[in-house]
Amino acid sequence: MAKQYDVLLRLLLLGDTGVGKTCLLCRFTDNEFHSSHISTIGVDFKMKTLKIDGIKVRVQIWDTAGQERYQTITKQYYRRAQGIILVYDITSSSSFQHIVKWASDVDEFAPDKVQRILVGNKADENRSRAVPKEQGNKLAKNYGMDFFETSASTNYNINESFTRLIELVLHALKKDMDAFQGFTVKSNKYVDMTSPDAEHDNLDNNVKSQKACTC
Ligand SMILES: Nc1nc2c(ncn2[C@@H]2O[C@H](COP(=O)(O)OP(=O)(O)OP(=O)(O)O)[C@@H](O)[C@H]2O)c(=O)[nH]1
Repeated sequence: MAKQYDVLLRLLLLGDTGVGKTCLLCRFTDNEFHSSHISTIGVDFKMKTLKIDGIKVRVQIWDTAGQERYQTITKQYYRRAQGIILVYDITSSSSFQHIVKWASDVDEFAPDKVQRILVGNKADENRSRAVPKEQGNKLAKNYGMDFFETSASTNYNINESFTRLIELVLHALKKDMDAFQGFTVKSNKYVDMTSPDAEHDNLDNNVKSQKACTC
């Protein structure tokens, strides 16, 4: 059967509990938002297919639990990520301060070439803002990351941030493939380097969340 996409990518959402990772994912994949907070247990994932620069991209996005007690499980997922969204909540200074810790975990457990962006979520809560936008910008700049303030609630900058990360991953992938003899870019399309079962491998063995898009 013909493949339904040209390339399969894996992205990961990281950040403190309650910053809105699940809501960002639900908004991006299903255009849904729920106001309740049901903590993710371990990890969960959602898929979305989109077209970028004429390339049909299937993205597998892993949503991780922010709670400390799941860190052993969630760290196992860093290794296979090609793109990571580090999320803090603009109304929570501590979630912003902890980005340093999340970024250092990424350095330790994710592949060297992983692409990262920084997201300050809950931008709709400007009245309760604890982290000025400039601070987010500055931190992102220090890490060499792109920065977005988003709101899963109002759908602000959701497509923009996810799409930017996907573009960065595609760009890095293309660079790798161009540099690596034997893998050529045919007809201006990206060759899928993942196995046919890549969407499904590992899933059975992994702890999956009991939370189904009920942010
Ligand atoms: N005002 C506002 N609230 C949001 C936004 N995004 C998420 N929330 C709320 O924040 C709470 C936590 O959202 P979740 O998406 O469950 O947080 P999480 O980061 O996945 O949390 P863990 O699974 O525990 O790691 C929920 O009550 C959401 O409704 C947003 O953009 N604006």
